[in-house]
Amino acid sequence: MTTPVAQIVDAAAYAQAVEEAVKAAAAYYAGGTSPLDDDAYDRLVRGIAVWEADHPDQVLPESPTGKVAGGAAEGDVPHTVAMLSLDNVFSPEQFAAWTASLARRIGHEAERFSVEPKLDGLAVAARYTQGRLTRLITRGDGTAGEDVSHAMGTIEGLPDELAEPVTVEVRGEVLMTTAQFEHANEVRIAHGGQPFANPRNAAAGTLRAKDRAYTVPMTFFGYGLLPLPDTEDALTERLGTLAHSELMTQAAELGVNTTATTRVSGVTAVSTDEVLTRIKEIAALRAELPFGIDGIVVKADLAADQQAAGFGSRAPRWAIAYKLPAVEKITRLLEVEWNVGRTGIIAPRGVLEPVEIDGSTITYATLHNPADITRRDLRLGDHVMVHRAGDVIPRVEAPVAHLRTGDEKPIEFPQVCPRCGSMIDTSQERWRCEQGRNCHLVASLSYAAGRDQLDVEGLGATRVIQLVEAGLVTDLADLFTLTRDQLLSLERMGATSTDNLLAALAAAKTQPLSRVLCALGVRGTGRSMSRRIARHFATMDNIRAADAEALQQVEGIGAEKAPSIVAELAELAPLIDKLAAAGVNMSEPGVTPPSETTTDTGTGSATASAPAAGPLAGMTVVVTGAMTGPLEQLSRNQMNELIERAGGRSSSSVSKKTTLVVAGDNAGSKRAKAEDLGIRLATPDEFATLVADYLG
Ligand SMILES: NC(=O)c1ccc[n+]([C@@H]2O[C@H](COP(=O)([O-])OP(=O)(O)OC[C@H]3O[C@@H](n4cnc5c(N)ncnc54)[C@H](O)[C@@H]3O)[C@@H](O)[C@H]2O)c1
Ligand SMILES: [Zn+2]
Repeated sequence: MTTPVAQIVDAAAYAQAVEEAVKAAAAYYAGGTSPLDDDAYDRLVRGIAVWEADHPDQVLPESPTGKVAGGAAEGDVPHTVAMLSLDNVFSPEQFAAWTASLARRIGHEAERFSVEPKLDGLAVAARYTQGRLTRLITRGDGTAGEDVSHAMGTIEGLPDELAEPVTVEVRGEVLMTTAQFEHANEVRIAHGGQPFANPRNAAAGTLRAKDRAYTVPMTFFGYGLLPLPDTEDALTERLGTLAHSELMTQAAELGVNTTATTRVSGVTAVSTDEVLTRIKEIAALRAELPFGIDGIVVKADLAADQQAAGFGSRAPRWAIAYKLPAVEKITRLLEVEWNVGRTGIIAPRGVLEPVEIDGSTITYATLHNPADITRRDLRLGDHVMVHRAGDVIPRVEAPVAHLRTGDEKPIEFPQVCPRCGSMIDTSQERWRCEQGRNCHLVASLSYAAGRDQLDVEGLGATRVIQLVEAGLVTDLADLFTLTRDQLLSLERMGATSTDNLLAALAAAKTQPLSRVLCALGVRGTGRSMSRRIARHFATMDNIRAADAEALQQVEGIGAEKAPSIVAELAELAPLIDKLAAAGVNMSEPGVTPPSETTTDTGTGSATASAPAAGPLAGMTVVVTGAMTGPLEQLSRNQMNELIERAGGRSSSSVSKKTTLVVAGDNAGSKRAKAEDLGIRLATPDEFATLVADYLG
C-alpha cells in the first residue's frame, strides 16, 4: 500500500493545512463527524510533516505532527505514565524494517511478539483502588486526559469490582460492537437525536457525553495493566516483570475483558514471518468480526525487550500498528435509485461519485430504507461517509452535514411501485410493493400490453393488477385464454368492457412477430432491436433455432449480447410454446424466411433475410420533430415500423451512416447535425409521398 502525501507549496498553504487538520482532529476525537476521512486526514498530516522537515524554523506550535491525538484532545487528569499513540507500517517490507530497527535497539532480535487486533475505538485508563473502579480517564493529549467516570457501569468488560482487592490501572479500548452501535442509534433516534455516523463516533460521543437521559452499553478490551504509584501489594511488584501476554492473562483473571478474548489475538509469535502470517489471518477475518478494527498491533512481548526498546515522544518503540486499508471514505451522493427485489421490497440505492475503497471502485451503496434516509436527513449532492468491508455490500453511513453548500436537493420517495405501478405498503420500515412476489409479473404484463408491444387497449396497470390478484393470469399466455365469464366475474367489469377487452386480445394475437418478441421483455431487445431480429429471421422458430453466432448477424447484436439473448429465449421456451398454442402469431408479415437450402450450403448469408425491397431499401432514416399531414397520428414507434416496412432501417441518432432525416416541426439538434453532415432532409409530407404505398 502506498502512502500518498498532500502537496504543500508555501507557508500559506502550510498554515491552512495545519488549521484544517486541527479542526478535523478536534471533531474526530470529540465524536463528531470530521470533514475528512482517515485517509484524507493522514495524507494531510504527512504533507504537513514533509513541509516541516524542509522548514524546521517555521513549524507552527499547533501543528498536529508528533503529538498524541494530533494535539486535538486534552484533559486535566494527569496520567501516571504517558498514554501514547502507535507508529504505523503499511506493508510487509515496512514491517520487516521495523523489526530490524527494533533488534538494533534491543541489541538482539526480539524474543517473541504478541499480535492483537487494533480495535477502532478510543483509549481509556481505568483506575482501580483496592479492587474498586474509582476513575475513568480518556487518553487526552497523552499526559493528561478527561475524567469520564460518569460512564462507569455502562461499559461491558470493565467490572466495578475486580476479583482481587488490588490497586492497578487497566488500559484498553472502549468501543461499540456492531450490535451495540445499532442499538445505540435506535435509542438515540427514539430520543429525537441524529444517528451516529459509525461505531467509533458513537463510542467517542457516548463516552464523553454527560447527563444523557439514556445510557447505551459499550465494550472494553484491555491491552495494558500497570501498577499505580504509592501502592505496595504482591501484584504491584510482579507487574513490571511480566510479559505482555502474561499481563493479559493477569487482567483476565482479575475479571477484565482483554484482547485475548477476541478470537483473533493473544497469540505470541516468534519470527517475523509468523507474525506476518498472523497479520494476514486477522486481516482476512476483519469483515466478520463483531467490532471494527483498523489494523493489527504487534508488540515485543517480553518486559525486558520492551524496556530495552523504550519510548518515543508520541509512541512506544516496542510496538507498531500494521494498518489495514481504510474501509470508510467520504464521497458524494449523486442520485438515489429505487430497486424492487424479488419479493417486492423497494430498496433505495445511492449512486455515488466513484470512490476507491480497499482496492475497489465503489459507485453504488445501499441506503437501507426511506425512514433511515429521513432520519439521517440525507440529500442529493451531500458528502457522505461510505463504508465497505470485505465482500459486504457498501453502505452509506452518514452525511457530512457541515460540508453542505446549500445546493443539495431533497431525496424524492416513490409514490407508487417503480416497477409495476402498484401502491406501496409503507407500514414497515422496509417499503414493499403491494403485489409482493407478483410485482414482476404485473410489471411484465403491463409492459407486454403496452402501446409499443401488443397494444392491448383496455389492459392498463389497474386491470392487470386485478387479473393477477384474482389469480386468473399467472403469465402472459394466460391473457389469451381468458373467458368471458372469468372477465365478467371481476369487479367494475361490465359486459361492454369485457367484450372490448376480448376483442383487443384477439387483435393482439395477430400482431407481427416483432411486437410479440418485444412483449417478451428479453433484455436488450427493445422496440427497434425486436424489429430487426424479426425481419432477419421472419419466424419465431427461426429465432429460437439461432445460436449466438447466427444472432450476431443482426445489426447491433454483438458478441456480448447474443449469448444472453439466446439464454433468455431458452428460458422463455415454455411461455413461447404456450403463446403459440393460444394462437398468438409467430411470424413477421412480408418477410421471406431464410431458406433451408441456403442454410445447408453455409455460404455465410445463410440466415439473412432476402435483401429488403421498397422505396427505402438500403437507407438509414432518422425521424425528428413533430410529424404533420398524413403522418400526424403516428407515434415514433409506428413511424419506425413504417420505415422498416418500406425497406429502410430506422435509427434514433444522426451520424455519417444516416441517409435521410425526416424533419418535422420544431426539429432541433438532429436537423442541425444533418445539415452539418450534408445529409438529405425531407419534410413529413415529402416523406409521406415517398412511402405512400406502405402507409397503413
Ligand atoms: N478523520 C479525521 O479527521 C481524523 C482525525 C484525527 C485522527 N484520525 C485517525 O486516527 C488515527 C490516529 O489516531 P491515534 O493517534 O489516536 O491512534 P492510532 O489509532 O494511530 O493508534 C494508537 C491507539 O490505538 C489504540 N489501540 C487499539 N488496539 C490496541 C491494542 N491492541 N494495543 C494498543 N493500542 C491499541 C489505542 O487507543 C491507541 O491509543 C489515524 O488513523 C487517523 O486517520 C482521523
Ligand atoms: Zn410492484
